[in-house]
Amino acid sequence: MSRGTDAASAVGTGSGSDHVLECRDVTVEFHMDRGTSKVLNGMDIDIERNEIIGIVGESGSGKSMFASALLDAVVEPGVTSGSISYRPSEGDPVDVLDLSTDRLRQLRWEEISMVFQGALSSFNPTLKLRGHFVETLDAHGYDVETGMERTRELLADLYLDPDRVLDSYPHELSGGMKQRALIALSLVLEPEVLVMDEPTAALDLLMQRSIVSLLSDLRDKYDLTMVFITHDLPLVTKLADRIGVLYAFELAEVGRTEEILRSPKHPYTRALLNSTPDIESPLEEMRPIDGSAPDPVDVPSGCPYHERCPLATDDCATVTPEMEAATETHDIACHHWNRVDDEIALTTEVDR
Ligand SMILES: Nc1ncnc2c1ncn2[C@@H]1O[C@H](COP(=O)(O)OP(=O)(O)OP(=O)(O)O)[C@@H](O)[C@H]1O
Ligand code: NI
Repeated sequence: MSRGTDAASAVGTGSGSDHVLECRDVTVEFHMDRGTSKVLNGMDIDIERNEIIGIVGESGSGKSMFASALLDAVVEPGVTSGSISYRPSEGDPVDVLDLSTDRLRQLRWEEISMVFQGALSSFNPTLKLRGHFVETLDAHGYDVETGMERTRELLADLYLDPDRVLDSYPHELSGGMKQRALIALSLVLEPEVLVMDEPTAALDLLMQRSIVSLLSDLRDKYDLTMVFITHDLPLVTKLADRIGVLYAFELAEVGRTEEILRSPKHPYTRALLNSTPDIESPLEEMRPIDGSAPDPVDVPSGCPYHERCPLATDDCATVTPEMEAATETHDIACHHWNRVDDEIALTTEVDR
């Protein structure tokens, strides 16, 4: 069941109305021998121009599917449906899921750019970094000389030595340097939106923190909108203006980062926060969530979280919860969100 198109239901949105992306009922399905696998189910979310939105969830919750859907780049034979309206700062809105092959090729990189999960290994090992930038500029018909000037500036913004990096082969750079070079590469065609899927997963804690603060500077300098996808809730709270929580291929809750941290209203978000291995908090305080993430071929009926939820009632097993607004900027898909404060203690404090 999808909660997508009901006009009365709330849509995950910030307080503003300048949306660079409007996702409605975005769904991804794979038709497989053992049944239809719905790996993203009716995502309704608006992304504000110039915001940094974090999308978090357990492994297998649909984060990468959402990221790929934003560029209509879900792998074959996945089928993406719904609509994703991209509203550039200049020009007419387009539906990303409805573009010709040529227009889509232009949109990717030039308007919505993506750092794919595990992309560190996607560098061509026989090509120096300079070659990667030149090829990208060339393939999109950009002036290479101007583009390489921008490249140098971007590399410097990311605290890299442009000459040294451009003259290196990928294997000559550390993981942190490669990841920053990849971010520079994804920005070289001046996109409006940068989608990053687990961009820091392979890096040590110090490098993760430093990339996160660089991203924040880049957003300000280049007027970017960023979608930051991660399983690392404490990390994304350092960066994001808003956070969306995915559970079982659906949006469970979305709100301003402060709202999600200080006053999470979905029982799952609360469990996630309470289980967060924050380096600042003592080990006894971590509470892993009981049960396991649903199989996309066999998602529980009603609220997909009901089997693991301490607040579940009979309704939860049969009636899919619509998104409800707790505040103008905070939406929750739960029948019992207003019981959460009284019944599930928040034990974790995540520093910002
Ligand atoms: N090519 C595919 N065909 C069918 N199902 C797939 C395919 N790729 C992924 N899936 C399934 O889609 C669901 C969502 O996967 P997705 O990669 O979006 O999760 P994720 O939240 O990004 O997880 P992770 O944190 O591990 O990256 C999972 O159940 C996964 O097994
Ligand atoms: Ni993923």
